[in-house]
Amino acid sequence: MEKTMEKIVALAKARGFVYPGSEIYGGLANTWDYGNLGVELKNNVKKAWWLKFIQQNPYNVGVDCAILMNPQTWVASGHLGSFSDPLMDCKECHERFRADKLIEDYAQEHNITFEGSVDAWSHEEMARYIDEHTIDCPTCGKHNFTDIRQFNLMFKTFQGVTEDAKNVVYLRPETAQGIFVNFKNVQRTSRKKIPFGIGQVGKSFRNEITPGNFTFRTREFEQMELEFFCEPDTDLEWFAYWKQFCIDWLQNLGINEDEMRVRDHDAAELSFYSKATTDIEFLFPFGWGELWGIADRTDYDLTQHQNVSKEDLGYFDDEKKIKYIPYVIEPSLGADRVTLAFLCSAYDEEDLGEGDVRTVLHFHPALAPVKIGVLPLSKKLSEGAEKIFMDLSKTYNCEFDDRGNIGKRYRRQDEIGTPFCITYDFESETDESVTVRDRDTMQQERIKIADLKNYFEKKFDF
Ligand SMILES: Nc1ncnc2c1ncn2[C@@H]1O[C@H](COP(=O)(O)OP(=O)(O)OP(=O)(O)O)[C@@H](O)[C@H]1O
Repeated sequence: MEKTMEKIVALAKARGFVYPGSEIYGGLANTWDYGNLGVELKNNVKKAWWLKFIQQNPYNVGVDCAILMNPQTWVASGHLGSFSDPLMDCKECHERFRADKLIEDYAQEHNITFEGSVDAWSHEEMARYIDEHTIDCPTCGKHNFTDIRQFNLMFKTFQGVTEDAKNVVYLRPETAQGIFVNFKNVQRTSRKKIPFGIGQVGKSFRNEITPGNFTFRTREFEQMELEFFCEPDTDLEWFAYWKQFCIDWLQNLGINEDEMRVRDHDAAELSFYSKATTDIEFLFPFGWGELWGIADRTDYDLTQHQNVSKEDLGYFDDEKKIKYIPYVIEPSLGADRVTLAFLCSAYDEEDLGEGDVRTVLHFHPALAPVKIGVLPLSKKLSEGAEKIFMDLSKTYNCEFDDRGNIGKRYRRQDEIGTPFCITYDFESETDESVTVRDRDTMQQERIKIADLKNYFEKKFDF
């Protein structure tokens, strides 16, 4: 089976996972809308993150901060000064490219591997590589580029009625800064002691030069970020702890070892403030792509905010009687990107012989958008089946389907990744039992209607 983006995008659109944004107006450059199943899938991904990183985690609490922040935030964080990508224009067709991505795409196509990321190269090094390898414009095929220059990725707008410089605000390019500026508030109100973490799930915006690869890189996206505050000198231990925690989270939700890799940044690639950084990458049908950035950010962020705001952001350890600026470990994950990874990982076409191919999404039950399909064998049996649907819907997102033959209805549920289907048949009226079919094994078992709740109770845990 060849797993291609074309197949996955087509299924996503046909079944209601993801549609092109503003489609009736011809769309808007790589914007996407989640449909009736996509919203369930992405919500389940976000819930799974929140469950393990916040709710069940003894160290962490959550926040939900504003997207628009005082612009001084972006002075302190460094985003106004240096949150930029290397931009290059094709002089022939005027298409714009990210120089580093152009090189990476070329390398991937030609099976060339680099030590470290192209991100860390200077403009001169990138320009030289593009010339020496005569990398052409992917749009028009010519080789005539402008010099490389830095392009700031923040979306700018105005707050209030006058569009002048003092009313400029930015759409946040990451959720992390809302956490840093609230460090003192959360520490006070939660009564947490170091080490502790603050997590947030929310929208971020980046004016990406080349969005693309479906929902992998978009200009509006959601992030799930944790800022974990710890004592200086314990940071590398916590870095290792969170790195493993993230790997476990992905694997417990069904990502296979051979579709992910963990890439440590070398010294040249590390940001100047970072002691260690790792990217967890996933093998998408278009190649390896970063899912999760995990960074030891030292005391950089809180120190910057302390300097710019003049507020004391130090932490006083009342047992050890010492005061310090906490160090931060940041695991930062894109909700849309990891949702796409789960979708790609789940996609399968099974050859059942005699030209019969079953398309199935093997989602972990915790992530599946529809948990249980309730399928009466005949429309005449709708009443009994509806009762089951109403009852299970209190706990699970269920789908009721009484149209078409049962085989086709199973296949439809397989295609949207529903892990269990309940068939209510003529015997159900007398033996008060139903057939439960497992999506992956296609095995069926007879279960008493009264036992269904118990039967499903642990099925969606991870
Ligand atoms: N434009 C985007 N679209 C979707 N998700 C994104 C985008 N930019 C970042 N993310 C997600 O947020 C996470 C943390 O952001 P970070 O700033 O570390 O990304 P990045 O290194 O700039 O990513 P990239 O190199 O792919 O642009 C990424 O690992 C990714 O999952």
